[in-house]
Amino acid sequence: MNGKILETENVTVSFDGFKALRNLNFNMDAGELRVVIGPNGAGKTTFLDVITGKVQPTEGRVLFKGRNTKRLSEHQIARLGIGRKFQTPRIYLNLTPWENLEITCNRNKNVLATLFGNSPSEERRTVAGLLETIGLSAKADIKAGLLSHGEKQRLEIGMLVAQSPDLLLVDEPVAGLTDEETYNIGELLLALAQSHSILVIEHDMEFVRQIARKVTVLHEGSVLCEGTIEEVQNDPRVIEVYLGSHE
Ligand SMILES: Nc1ncnc2c1ncn2[C@@H]1O[C@H](COP(=O)(O)OP(=O)(O)OP(=O)(O)O)[C@@H](O)[C@H]1O
Repeated sequence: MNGKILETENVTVSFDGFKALRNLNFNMDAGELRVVIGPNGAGKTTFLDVITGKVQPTEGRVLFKGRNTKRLSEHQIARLGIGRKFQTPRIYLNLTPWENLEITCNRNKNVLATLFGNSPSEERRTVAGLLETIGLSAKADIKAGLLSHGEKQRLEIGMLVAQSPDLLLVDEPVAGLTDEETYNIGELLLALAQSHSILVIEHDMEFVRQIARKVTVLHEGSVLCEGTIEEVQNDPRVIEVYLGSHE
């Protein structure tokens, strides 16, 4: 591995001739927190789908940790270390946050146990630590269905982290959240970025300003430009295709 956790080389995805991604060249370093923005239909969701193997590139290739993921199933790619957070939380509403996290830790038990010799008390410490990270220690034992939308998002991010992925893909985590909840998610992602590689797709520019170091702008299935949030916001091409219509 050349220090790149993710690379796409000339990736094109055609749906019946329509190119949702066009010769997309993208890469990010291990340990990076990257934000991808772009107007509606730019190809952001397709980009995540092609990384996770849900969609196959029509042309080009995707490398995860230097390995070509072609011919691998979605499940196999997930097991290589890619975790995806969808827009709507996928948590067990009848279970408590504690139980939700415990189940996720258990699912990974074989891997973790081999590595760390996970004992029940260590597992409790892991769950307690995760609850603290996502700011839900005080709500550990109420049904997850009673959590606010923002708290559910945080719980799902915690469940993702419990799977110990090398790369976290996070799709529009603050859609529909209040300003305070949005800020909390931002702080959580910044904290997680200290020990994870994270790729965030986002529309909310206030949120992007809070978390972004390097931003990639997608437009019509290709990278339009990359840079700091200031560079991107001042780029006339970006103003024309994206920011002009949103701010
Ligand atoms: N399965 C499919 N079949 C045909 N066209 C598709 C399919 N999936 C996506 N597209 C088209 O590809 C383009 C890119 O879609 P995509 O969902 O990746 O964009 P996006 O940037 O995520 O948009 P949004 O911000 O609106 O979610 C769109 O024009 C969409 O209609």
